[in-house]
Amino acid sequence: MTDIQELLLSRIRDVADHPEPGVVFKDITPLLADPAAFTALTDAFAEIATRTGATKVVGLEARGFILGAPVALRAGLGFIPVRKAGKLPGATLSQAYDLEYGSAEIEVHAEDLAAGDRVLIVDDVLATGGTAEASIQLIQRAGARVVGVAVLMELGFLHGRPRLEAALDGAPLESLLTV
Ligand SMILES: O=P(O)(O)OC[C@H]1O[C@H](OP(=O)(O)OP(=O)(O)O)[C@H](O)[C@@H]1O
Ligand SMILES: Nc1ncnc2[nH]cnc12
Repeated sequence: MTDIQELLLSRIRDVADHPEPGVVFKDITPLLADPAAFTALTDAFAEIATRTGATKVVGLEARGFILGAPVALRAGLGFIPVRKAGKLPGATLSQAYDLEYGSAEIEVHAEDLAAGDRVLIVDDVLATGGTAEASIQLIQRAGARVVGVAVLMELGFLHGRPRLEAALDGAPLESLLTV
């Protein structure tokens, strides 16, 4: 494990039985409170944005907003929010999905993405992959291309990576940490 991976891992707190029994919740608030760790994470994601030739960064509500916005600025790119249903005021595209604990629906402003856009999706945790898969579908339906998915932590035992393989169509899934 690299020094940066050790730093990031040390700032993620396991919370048993949240938000429901049996789930070990990966809490990133200690990482957000540590500027050295937050900067290291932002730099690592920004390098992925540059390497994949991304033209836009999409962040997934809510933790993907916190992580994705500084990545977009660091990489010199625009930031596009994918929000939970009912929050965006303009014309939207919607996608329903299941995640590790429950189900939800996400939306993007249709006008925010277009053919020719190369999107890096940023989020904190890849668990079952339901959220990431729905966001890939949403971005593709908006006419844009997903050039990568970047997550802080992948929960390997929930098999999100194989689930995303078809939707990614060769684009990389970059996880900084795998448990
Ligand atoms: O791979 P999956 O099983 O889909 O789970 C991963 C998603 O779950 C969490 O978001 P959540 O919907 O809890 O939203 P939040 O960031 O608003 O807490 C996390 O931030 C990912 O977006
Ligand atoms: N175990 C977990 N911890 C944090 N976020 C999650 N999203 C889905 N599963 C999660």
